Amino acid sequence: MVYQLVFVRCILLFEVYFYSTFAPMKNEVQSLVDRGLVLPLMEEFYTIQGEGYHKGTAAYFIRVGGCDVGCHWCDVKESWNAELHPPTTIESMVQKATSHSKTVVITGGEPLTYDMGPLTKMLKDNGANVHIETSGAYKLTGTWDWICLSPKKVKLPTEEIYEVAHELKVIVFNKDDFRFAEEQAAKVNDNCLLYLQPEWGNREKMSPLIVDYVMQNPKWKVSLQTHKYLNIP
Ligand SMILES: C[S@@+](CC[C@H](N)C(=O)[O-])C[C@H]1O[C@@H](n2cnc3c(N)ncnc32)[C@H](O)[C@@H]1O
Ligand SMILES: Nc1nc2[nH]cc(C(=O)O)c2c(=O)[nH]1
Ligand code: SF4
Ligand SMILES: [Mg+2]
Repeated sequence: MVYQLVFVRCILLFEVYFYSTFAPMKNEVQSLVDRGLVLPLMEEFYTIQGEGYHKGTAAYFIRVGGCDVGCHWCDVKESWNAELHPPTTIESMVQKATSHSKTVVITGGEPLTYDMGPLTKMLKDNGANVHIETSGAYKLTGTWDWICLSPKKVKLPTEEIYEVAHELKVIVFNKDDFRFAEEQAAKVNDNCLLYLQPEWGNREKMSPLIVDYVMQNPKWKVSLQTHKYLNIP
């Protein structure tokens, strides 16, 4: 009984020590994340943009961790849990990105989980052209030279992003995605380019249907994940 009481007391003392030491630090980091000054960084790499209108262009990618949209075929599920990715200052991202490339692509995860204002401002102040890959599921923040909107049925884009998207890139996993693509195309602005991209795991089945669809409906173009064919990130 006495041992049990001593044990419980030790645990309580440890908890008090732990939370008084580390909780304020966690709150401080969280406050920087909330302000978009620090972001969970999954990876950053210099590569060739593989998809959409800018495919073939050298670009520096910043992949921010954290996404709760939940696409069952997502090709980067390791990005979903933000807590697995180190909180990183935007200064260090900008410094590396702009030392590699004039074109910087912010992707994720879902970048619009966070306030993209400070990161995009700093990138642009340092001369970069700044692109985003987004589902559009959250409020559009940041200043963008190129917005690639890739809407998802499970969490639709906010109304505001359809007005400003430069390209609409719909992933085709099954036949219903052609219907979804037309529904989304009816919502974007007149200058927005329209792309159909086969879901990677189902590409052998869906690519011939996409080819037929684009020939029948030439306002659409085909987008392939060309980086996967080139074996580059
Ligand atoms: C991984 S997402 C990250 C950015 C954002 N969350 C989004 O979905 O747009 C980057 C791009 O890859 C596409 N994508 C993800 N998984 C895919 C897959 N299995 N096949 C084809 N495209 C995929 C997304 O639709 C998006 O255009
Ligand atoms: N090379 C390359 N191009 C891409 N375009 C969009 C990507 C993404 O994951 O957002 C991506 C990517 O992961 N790699
Ligand atoms: S929104 Fe993007 S990152 Fe999130 S699950 Fe879907 S494809 Fe993956
Ligand atoms: Mg990718």
